[in-house]
Amino acid sequence: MKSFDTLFAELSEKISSRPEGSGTVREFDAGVHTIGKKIVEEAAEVWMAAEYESDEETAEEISQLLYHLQVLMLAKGLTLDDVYSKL
Ligand SMILES: N=c1c2ncn([C@@H]3O[C@H](COP(=O)(O)OP(=O)(O)OP(=O)(O)O)[C@@H](O)[C@H]3O)c2ncn1[C@@H]1O[C@H](COP(=O)(O)O)[C@@H](O)[C@H]1O
Repeated sequence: MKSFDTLFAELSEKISSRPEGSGTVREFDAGVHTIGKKIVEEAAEVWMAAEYESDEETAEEISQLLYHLQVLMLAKGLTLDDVYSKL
C-alpha cells in the first residue's frame, strides 16, 4: 500500500526519468491548466461518490483526486514540505 509521501516520491522519479507510456509524464507535460481541470473533475466525482456511491468507490475517487493534486504540485515545483507547512 502507498502513502501520500511514497506516491509523491514515485511521481517525482517518473517526471525525472520520463519512462515511456507514463500517464504522469503526459499529464505533467500538459501543464497547470489541464491538470487544474482534471482536479475540478475529480473533486466533483468525489462529491458525487460520497453522496450516492459506496465507501469503496468514494475512497477510490479520493485517491484519484490526491494523485492529480500531486501532479499539480510537481508541475508548480511545490514540495511536500511546502504543503505540510500549511497544515
Ligand atoms: N494513482 C494513480 C492515479 N490515480 C488516477 N490516475 C489517472 O487518472 C485517471 C482516472 O481518471 P478518470 O476516473 O477520470 O478516468 P478516465 O476518465 O478513464 O481517465 P481520463 O480519460 O481522464 O484519462 C486514470 O486513467 C489515470 O490516468 C492515476 N494515474 C497513476 N497513478 C499512480 O501513479 C503512479 C505512476 O503512474 P504512471 O505515470 O502512469 O506510470 C502509479 O503508481 C500509479 O498507480
